[in-house]
Amino acid sequence: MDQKQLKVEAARKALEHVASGMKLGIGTGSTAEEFVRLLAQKLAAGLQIVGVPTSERTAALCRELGVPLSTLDETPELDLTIDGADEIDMHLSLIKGGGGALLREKIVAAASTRMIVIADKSKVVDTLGRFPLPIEVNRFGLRATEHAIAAAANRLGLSGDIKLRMTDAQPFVTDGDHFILDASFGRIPDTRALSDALLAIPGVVEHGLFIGLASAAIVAGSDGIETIQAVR
Ligand SMILES: O=C(CO)[C@H](O)[C@H](O)COP(=O)(O)O
Repeated sequence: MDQKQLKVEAARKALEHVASGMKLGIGTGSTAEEFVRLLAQKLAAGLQIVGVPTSERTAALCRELGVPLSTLDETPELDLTIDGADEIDMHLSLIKGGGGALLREKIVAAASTRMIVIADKSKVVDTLGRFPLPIEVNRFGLRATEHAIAAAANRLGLSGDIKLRMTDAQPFVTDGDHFILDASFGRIPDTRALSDALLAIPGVVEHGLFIGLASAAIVAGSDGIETIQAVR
C-alpha cells in the first residue's frame, strides 16, 4: 500500500468514531483531506454533523464537498477533532504545523473533548524532533524573536538551524497573518520545558508541540492499523 492509501485507511478508521449530531473539529493537511473526502461521502449517505475547520484550506475543501461548517465562535465546544500530525511519540505528544495551520489546529483541539490523530506509520517516532518544529511568530521583531528562540533552546541544550518558512520566494503567511520559523533542534527530550520556554517569548504566537491534547492516534502501516491510546 502506498503512503496515500495508508492515509486513506487511517482516515476511514477515524470515521468510525464520528456519529450523527457531533460537533467536529476538522484538521489540515493531506491526511485530514482524505478524512474530509470520506466524511463527505458519509454525509451524502445521511450522517449529520457540523464541522469547524482548522484552516482556510480545509474550509475551502469542505465547502466544495458540501460539508456543513460552523465557526468556533458559534460552536465553542466540540465533541471530537480529527487531524493529522507531522510526528507522534508513544505518549501521544505531537509535532504539528507542517501545513502551517498549527495555531488554529491547537485552538480547535483544545476546544474538543477528544482529539484523534490520523497518520501513516512513518510519523511515529521514539522522541519528537526529527521533523523541524514549526513556531508561529508575530511579524514584528522577527529577528529578535528568532534570537530569543535560539537562546531559549540553547539554555535547554538544544541548537540547530532556525529558518523562516518561504513559499514562492516570499515568507509563508499563516491564516492568522503571522510568519513561521522552522526550528531544526533535533531530538527534544523535554518537550514541556521547550514549550514553556517558547511560550515565554513575547513574539512567539504558538508552537507546534501538542502535549496532552491527543486522546488517540490511528496509525496505518503496511502491516495493518494500530490505535495508540493516551495513558493519563
Ligand atoms: O499539522 C498539520 C498542518 O498544520 C498537518 O496535520 C501535518 O502537517 C500533517 O500533514 P500531512 O497529513 O499532509 O502529512
